[in-house]
Amino acid sequence: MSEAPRSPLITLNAVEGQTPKAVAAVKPQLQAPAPAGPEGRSRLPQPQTRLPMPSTHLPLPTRNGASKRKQDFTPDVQQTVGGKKRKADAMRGAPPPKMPNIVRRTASATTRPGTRTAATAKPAVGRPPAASRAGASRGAAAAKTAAVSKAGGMTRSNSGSTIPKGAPVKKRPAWDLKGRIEDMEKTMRSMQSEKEAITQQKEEITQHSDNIQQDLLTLQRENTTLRQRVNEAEVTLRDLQSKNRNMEDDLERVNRQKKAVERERDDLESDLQTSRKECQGLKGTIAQQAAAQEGIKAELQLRNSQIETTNIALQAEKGAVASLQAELAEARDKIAALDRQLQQAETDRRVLHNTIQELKGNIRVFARLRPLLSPDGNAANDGLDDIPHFDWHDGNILELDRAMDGDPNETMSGFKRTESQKIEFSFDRVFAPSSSQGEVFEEISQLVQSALDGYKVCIFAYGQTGSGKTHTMEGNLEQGPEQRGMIPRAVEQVFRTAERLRGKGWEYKISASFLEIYNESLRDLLDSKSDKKMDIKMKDNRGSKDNKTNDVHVTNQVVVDVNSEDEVYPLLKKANKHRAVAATKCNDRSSRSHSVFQLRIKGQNSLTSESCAGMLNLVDLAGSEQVKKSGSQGKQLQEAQSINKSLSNLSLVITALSNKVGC
Ligand SMILES: Nc1ncnc2c1ncn2[C@@H]1O[C@H](COP(=O)(O)OP(=O)(O)OP(=O)(O)O)[C@@H](O)[C@H]1O
Repeated sequence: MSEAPRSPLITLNAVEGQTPKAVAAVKPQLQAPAPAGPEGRSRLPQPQTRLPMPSTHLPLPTRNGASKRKQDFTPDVQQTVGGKKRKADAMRGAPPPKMPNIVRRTASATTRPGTRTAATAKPAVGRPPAASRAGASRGAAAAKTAAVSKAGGMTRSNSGSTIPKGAPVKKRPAWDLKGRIEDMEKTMRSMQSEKEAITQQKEEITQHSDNIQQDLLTLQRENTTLRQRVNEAEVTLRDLQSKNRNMEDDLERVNRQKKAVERERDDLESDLQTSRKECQGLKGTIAQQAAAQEGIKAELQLRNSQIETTNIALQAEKGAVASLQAELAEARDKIAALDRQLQQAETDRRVLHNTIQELKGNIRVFARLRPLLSPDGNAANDGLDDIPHFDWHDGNILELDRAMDGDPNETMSGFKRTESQKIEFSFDRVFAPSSSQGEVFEEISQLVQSALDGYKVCIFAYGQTGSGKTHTMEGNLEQGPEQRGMIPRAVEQVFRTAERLRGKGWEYKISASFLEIYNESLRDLLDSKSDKKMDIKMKDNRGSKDNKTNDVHVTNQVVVDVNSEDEVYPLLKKANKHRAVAATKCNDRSSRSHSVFQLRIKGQNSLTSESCAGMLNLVDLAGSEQVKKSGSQGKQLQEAQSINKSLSNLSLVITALSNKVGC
């Protein structure tokens, strides 16, 4: 608790410590005759029944306030007790001022040690205490007594006689008994009168004591009232303190807000500075833009004039465009009619093409002569077509001369020698040793087209070992595009033709497979790791809308959908790799096995609602040989027997097909 609440407490203590005797101590001050005012009234404070009460509207309890209140009281105390000098004395705990004997004695007996002078003098503020009021007459009596004692001017001698003060003391001689008796009688009378005065004073004091008792009761009641007020004041003080704390909290919060606002203000000022700089930059930019705008305006006017000129020309062009659009619509109608004619022509072409192929023969045999090879295995460049005992002419006639070595009765073909030295063979086409892969494929390509038209086409390469079957079917991709064989060229043609026919409404789905037949057992060249058993079976296509004929079907065969020729080449490489691995295990196996590359081609025409399902088989047969001549034995004999058996059956099938048996 700060010093603030002391002020009312000091006032209370002053009242509490003010005993009747203490109150009496101020009485002589009150006894002084008050000078009459202008109106003739006494200046003395009028007696009041109530002591000064602390106002409930106290000033804020500050240290200064408490000090001020103390100062307010103190001068009065000093004035009351005995002047300015007494103020210092009272503060130092100096004894009270001299008063008439009776009064001083009473005050010293009743004032407690340490009781503050200011406290005892407090009631002098504003108005005299009740005790002072009540005892005014009594104080006068006490003063009167003292006055009597002084006024008498009598000094008691050691002998007990009373002699006038200041008078020369005349000692009576011992023998003057009468004089001494007279002195003693005078003394007796004086003492009697003094006794009466004392008795009277005692009565007055008794009366004064009663009055003081009453004043004390009054003061106690007032004290109780004051206590209540003090309590109320304390409650008020606590409320005020609480409010003060709240206000301090509010003040602190406001200060924080103020700091935040100041920071924000600083930020804003910083932003403002930045904005000003940007503004300066923008002003410069605007000035440049304005200059540029003027240039643009001038250019815009120029352009507008050009646009007007262009608009005029455009109107003229629009007229021309309208007539052109009419012509275009007419041309489109013509194109649509031509497209319809083209579609019909395509349909007719397919029919005619395949009619031609049938007329050419469903089974055609071409002969290709392999050039003589140099010792390093490459074809001899010089005299490419100069092969002894062979002759060819008219594009389809092949003549064999008699054998130079061996049985004179047997020709190179194994037939018995006739009278003539030459034997003629007729083929659908004979390719000279100098014929390129492209020339051979040119003949083949017509059959590839038939596969796209929905026919089943099968191209075999047949011949003895080393005659050039694999060279013809696969070629050598590493030696350049010219050396590509029938398989890559056929693949290329299939996809290019399919792409070309897309414009005529045809959509093709093409899939590829590659298998090998060795010793009459099947092996998938696209899945060499598979151990699944592969069998050749007939597939019943009676329920198919595209292909009503039965197909040869190989079980567990990998069939890969291909959308371009680039997707086919990796399959060919994969198959070659698998064949090469097998060749290391089985000596020169490639020439002892048949390989079958198959393309399944399904077409659908959304414009004509036509559909087709063709197939292109490109077969590289195993090399044929005469077992009797080659002298094969053991495994090679078994391989040769299997090859010859399959080739024999193949010849039976081809013969049957050529005779249209079962077709
Ligand atoms: N028309 C040709 N022009 C140049 N070289 C050829 C021609 N035909 C074949 N050859 C070469 O002859 C060799 C044998 O050809 P190829 O391997 O194709 O015979 P093959 O009939 O497949 O033999 P096999 O039956 O043993 O498989 C190869 O080196 C090949 O390059």
